[in-house]
Amino acid sequence: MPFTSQQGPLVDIIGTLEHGGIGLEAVHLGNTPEGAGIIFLDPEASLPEIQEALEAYTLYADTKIIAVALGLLPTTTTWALLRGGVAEVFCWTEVEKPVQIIRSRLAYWQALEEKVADLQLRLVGQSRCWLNTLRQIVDMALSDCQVLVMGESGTGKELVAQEIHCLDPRPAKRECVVVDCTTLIPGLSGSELFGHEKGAFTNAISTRDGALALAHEGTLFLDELGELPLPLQAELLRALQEGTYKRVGSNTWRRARFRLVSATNRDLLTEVHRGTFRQDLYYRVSGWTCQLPPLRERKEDIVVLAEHFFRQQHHIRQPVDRQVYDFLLLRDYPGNVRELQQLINRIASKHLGEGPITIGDIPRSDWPDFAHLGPTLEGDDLEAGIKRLLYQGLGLKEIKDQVTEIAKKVAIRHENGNLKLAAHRLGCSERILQMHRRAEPEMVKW
Ligand SMILES: Nc1ncnc2c1ncn2[C@@H]1O[C@H](COP(=O)(O)OP(=O)(O)OP(=O)(O)O)[C@@H](O)[C@H]1O
Repeated sequence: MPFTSQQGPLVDIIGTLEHGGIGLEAVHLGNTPEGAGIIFLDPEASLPEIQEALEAYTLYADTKIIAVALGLLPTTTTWALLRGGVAEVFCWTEVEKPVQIIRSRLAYWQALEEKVADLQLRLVGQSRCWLNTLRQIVDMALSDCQVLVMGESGTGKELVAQEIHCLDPRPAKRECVVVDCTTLIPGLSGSELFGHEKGAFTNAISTRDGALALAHEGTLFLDELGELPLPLQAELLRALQEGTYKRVGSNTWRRARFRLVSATNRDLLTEVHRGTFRQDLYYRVSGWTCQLPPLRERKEDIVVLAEHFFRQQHHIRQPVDRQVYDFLLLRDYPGNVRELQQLINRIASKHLGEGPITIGDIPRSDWPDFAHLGPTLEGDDLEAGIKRLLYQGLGLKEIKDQVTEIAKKVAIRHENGNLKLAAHRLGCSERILQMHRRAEPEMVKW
């Protein structure tokens, strides 16, 4: 386990840790350490000093870090550490068994990472933001909290709900019952949720169990919870609070015990303020909330998701041309992973026979909008800018250099600083952009 020392000799503490079976290895910033990290903090160190050390470390390592203070830390510093990515902060002299604390955290994190690695086989993605989401999903699943999964359409909410159910450690847990709230009709007074007695309404030709009964000792997954009609929200709240419900047309109270997982692509708090979603129900269902990132915030995952879909769903193992990946990376996905999945389906069905997948396999309806390329390049802004450069006495080479630098800057900014994606977009090597980063020239103002 690597550590970074914030202050002089820590021989006693290091000796105690090693004696307690925790192997330590010094980290030189710039290396990529493995395992969890410990940062020893001198409480006298200034906050900027601590933050600088932390930033340098978290830049290289995607690992859990425990900050061990050698004296009491101000609360502001503790918060700053947590915001900076530290997973645990405590003061060595203030806790009874520091070695046990560290050992138990390490054991938990190791088990967590194993579960995350398994989850990644189905909830595909490798970006840092996705890995953090997976860690949160495992934490939530192992707790007994009600979970609210939020995210735009197609980000994987239903898939996540199913995985939470699979990871749930309840002994003898039963199945996961899915209810799509968009299909619930208030006129039937929640028969879908609560069941009904024979003759309770027209077409109720026999007694039927509802989703709550079917989910007993299992998981009830309410998809699109934001669409639940207000009258049914009141009835659901009652059932959640009391753990009892009545079938439609019955006077008998029945018990149902289940874990509730809900999903929505709406901002439920805004709906609460609008009066379209009950505040008490919101707090009841959101024991733990999990916000799934849209695909545009995890573009690094596009290639790995595409490979997954080619392989898993189409059994295509042929190589995929770089140009196809360029095309996939430059496109927008308002429908998120679902949209990418459907695009891969179209490409896979057009791909015939042997050989790599090429841009020729991309259906014409998915081609970029070439019609708009011309006017953009001849646009007024560009012309006006070049005129100004000419007026400043610049020649063709200088103008070309200036435009090139602006293109690099715009592409890097557009890709939120991700040089790899910016390089894809520009069709140049990442190295060229790294050089740009190092020696960002003074730009002529447009
Ligand atoms: N990380 C992922 N790895 C593999 N497949 C994924 C991933 N995320 C989503 N998918 C796939 O994308 C499709 C859409 O996922 P899902 O139905 O779970 O999204 P959703 O957020 O519930 O969408 P909606 O809000 O429209 O119901 C599914 O086919 C799912 O298998």
